Amino acid sequence: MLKLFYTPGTCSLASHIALEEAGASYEAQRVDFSKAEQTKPEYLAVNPKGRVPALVTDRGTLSETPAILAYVAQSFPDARLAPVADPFEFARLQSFLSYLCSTVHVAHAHARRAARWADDPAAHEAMKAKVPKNMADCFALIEGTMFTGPFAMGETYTIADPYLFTIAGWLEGDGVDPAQFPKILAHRNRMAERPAVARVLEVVRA
Ligand SMILES: N[C@@H](CCC(=O)N[C@@H](CS)C(=O)NCC(=O)O)C(=O)O
Repeated sequence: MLKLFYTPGTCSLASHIALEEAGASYEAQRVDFSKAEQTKPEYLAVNPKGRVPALVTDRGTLSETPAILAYVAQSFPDARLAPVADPFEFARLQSFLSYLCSTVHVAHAHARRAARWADDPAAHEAMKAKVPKNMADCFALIEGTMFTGPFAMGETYTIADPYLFTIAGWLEGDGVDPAQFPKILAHRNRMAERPAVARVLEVVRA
């Protein structure tokens, strides 16, 4: 059975929701950051990066959200979570996932884990100060050009939706008023109404 390692409040929420939307049979195992479990040998044996999410499959462990999302979509084709048969549309979806992972998530991450991003406290403070503007810039681009709605990729629900929902959930904590982005805010509210999302949130908030 698939096993997802997750931590509440993190990007692992996207993979968790995708598994639930896919109707996958999986086990969810919490990694407690407050006990630094992600740095313990037991977890590093699962994911040497010391990060969540990690998805254990019968062929090995996957990390990196876009890869896990694509794996879920391709493993459960009946759930229709990605246009896997259309090279252009699938590439367009991967482009959206890559932007969220490589740019938006990284803009958010600069607010955290000082030692990883900057050598001294002053440099880290300077990075943190830029987080609201960097996040707002990313979401302005998504709202203005990338997001056509009602779903992230247009008319059809895909694996980009739980990922966008997850990252848009960080806006307030990153000092950004989501009301600036009405399309993203409406998407976030719609996603929160999905039964799969409610089931996952009940687990991660327990
Ligand atoms: N590019 C990775 C990022 C993974 C990542 O940064 N995960 C964070 C939570 S959102 C984490 O595990 N942080 C723990 C740490 O940095 O110690 C992905 O998309 O999965």
